[in-house]
This record gives sequence, C-alpha cells and structure tokens, in this order.
Amino acid sequence: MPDRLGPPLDTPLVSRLALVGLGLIGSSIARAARLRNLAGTIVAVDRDPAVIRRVEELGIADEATTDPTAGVRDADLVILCIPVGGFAAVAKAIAPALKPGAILSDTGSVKKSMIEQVTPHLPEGVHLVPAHPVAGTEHSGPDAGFATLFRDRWCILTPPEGSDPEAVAKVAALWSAMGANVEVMTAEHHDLVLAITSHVPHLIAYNIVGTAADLEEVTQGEVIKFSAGGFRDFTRIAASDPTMWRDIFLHNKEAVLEMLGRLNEDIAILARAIRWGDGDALFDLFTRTRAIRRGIISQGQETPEPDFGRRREE
Ligand SMILES: NC(=O)C1=CN([C@@H]2O[C@H](COP(=O)(O)OP(=O)(O)OC[C@H]3O[C@@H](n4cnc5c(N)ncnc54)[C@H](O)[C@@H]3O)[C@@H](O)[C@H]2O)C=CC1
Ligand SMILES: O=C(O)C(=O)Cc1ccc(O)cc1
Repeated sequence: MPDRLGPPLDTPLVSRLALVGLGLIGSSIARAARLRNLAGTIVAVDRDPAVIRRVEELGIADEATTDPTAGVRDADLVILCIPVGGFAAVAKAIAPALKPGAILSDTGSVKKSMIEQVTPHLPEGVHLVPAHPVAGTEHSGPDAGFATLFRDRWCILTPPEGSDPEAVAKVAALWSAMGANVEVMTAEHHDLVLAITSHVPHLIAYNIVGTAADLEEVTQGEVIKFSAGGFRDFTRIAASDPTMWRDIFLHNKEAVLEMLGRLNEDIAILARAIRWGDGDALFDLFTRTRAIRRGIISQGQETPEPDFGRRREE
C-alpha cells in the first residue's frame, strides 16, 4: 500500500503517547502515529464511551479508556484534542497523574486561552508545548479522521517564553513526522492571524447560511433549490461542529471582534461602491482577491474536496 507519509521510524519518538479526545484530530494523530511508528504505545482517552468503543473497533490505539487520570499516567507526551472550552477542567483532572518530564500539548484552534487555562494546573517539571495543526474538515468524530490529514499543512507551535527547547523540538519532530510544516510564534500573534484567516471566515459562513435559512419563508425553498456555487461552498463550512466553534469564538473574543470591526468597515466601503456605481473599486478588489486565491493554489494550500480526496490513499 503506498504510504505518502513516509516509512515507519525504526525507533518511536515517544514511548507512551496519550491522546485525550479521539475525534477528527485525535483519531487522525492516532492513525498517523501508528502508520509511522511514532509512539511505542498509543493510549486513547475520551469521555464518551461510544467513542472509546469505536476506537477499539477501528483498532487505532493500543489502549482506550474513559478515565483521564489512568489514561495519561506514565505518558511521555499527552495531547489534548478536545474543544477549546474544556482545557482547564481536563488539565485540572489529569495534573496529579502527569509524570515529571512529561510534555503536555494540544491541538486547539485558540492558543492564548489554552495557555491561560492550563498553566495554573501545570505540575512542576511538566513541559507545556501548545500546538495547532491548521488542517481539518467540517466532519467530527473518530470515523472522520485519516492519517494524511496533516500532510503538507502547517502546524503552529506557541511555546510560552522560557519553554524547554528539547520539549519544543520533540513536539515539532512529531508534527513533521506526520507530514506537517512546523512554525513557531507567540500565542497572541497566532490568535490574531487565525482570527482573520479561519475564525471570521467561519463566522461569515454560519451567518450567511443562517440568514438564507431565515429567508426561506420569503423565497419558498429557492435558497436550497438554487444553492449551487457560492452558497453551497459556505454550507460546507457552516456544517462544522457547533461545540468546537462556539468555544473558538468565546475564547478568541478580542481578536475576532477586532477583525470583525475591520470587516464591517470594508463591507460598508463595498456597499458604497455598489450604491454609487463605482465599478473600478469593485473590479480592483476582485482582481486583487483573485491573485490571492491563485497564490494559495500555487503554494499547495488549497482544499480541493471536503474530504481532501486523500482518504483513499491510506
Ligand atoms: N475540526 C477541525 O477541522 C480542527 C480542529 N482543531 C481543534 O482540535 C480540537 C479537536 O477538534 P475535533 O477533533 O475536530 O473535535 P471532535 O468533535 O471531532 O472530537 C472531540 C472529541 O473530544 C471528546 N471530548 C470532549 N471533551 C472531552 C473531555 N473533557 N475529556 C475527554 N474527551 C473529551 C469528545 O467526546 C470527542 O470525541 C479542537 O480544540 C479544535 O478547535 C484544530 C484543527 C482543525
Ligand atoms: O474545513 C475547513 O475548511 C477548515 O477550516 C478546517 C479547520 C478548522 C479549524 C481549524 O483550527 C483549522 C482548520
């Protein structure tokens, strides 16, 4: 079977890897880690017993449990792959079981809040290395994951000042081995950049699909009937997990509101151009945005299909 992630490593990067949350992201890490022999033992921890049963059926972890304390015990690396709103409670619950020298990481879409939630519970000698793979789909749960999800995507690490360089290097090596390109930045910068590149676009999609649904009464089914093109693309994004996205907006409030303010100003400018027939202003903007799209495609950062058309390659 062709494996586009590379061959299994001779020696695993970590002895015991505990993944907390086996949804799209956690199960994709489990699959990639298994494929490339990145961990001696993969432990799956999820609070939902149905998810644990499914993980066992899929055979994507060596051990699986609903007990977070038992699950993270003796782990060298623990990765929290749960919605951003759950970090504090889970950190508090697992803290007494984390072994000295262990690394605590995550995959959350918001980083400043992750650090603020986890730091008060972090035991002495445990290294915090927050991470965000900028890769995903609108699907959730352990069946949605696939080993090549992170290939040729960015993974952003936001280690707090004074972090242990060896711990950062270990987490970077893990993401590289899963095919990701790793970049390091501050949590604050991450949250600002992701607000405009990911969070606000999702908010716009949720908004436009919601507004169109509200108009359904007026248009009598035509919104759905003629939903080709632009609207259809928005519905994919607007099908993303409600819990996950509620948490993202509540935990990246400042940056999202800042970017929304800017967006509102620009929309007002566009409305004015349309009202006054300023075709040049519209044409210039659309020419600029087309160049941006073409630049993204030439860098291989495009998302061609909802499932990225890559699942079959596993
Ligand atoms: N879905 C996406 O496209 C991406 C998501 N992320 C981030 O990764 C994280 C995980 O996202 P997904 O895998 O998509 O979510 P998901 O909804 O597919 O899976 C989350 C899993 O965590 C479990 N869980 C929730 N709270 C828990 C707790 N307190 N203890 C134990 N298990 C718990 C749930 O039962 C579920 O199985 C989120 O923080 C999200 O912001 C990052 C990049 C992309
Ligand atoms: O499905 C899509 O287009 C996404 O944008 C997936 C995604 C969701 C959340 C993230 O933090 C990163 C990537």
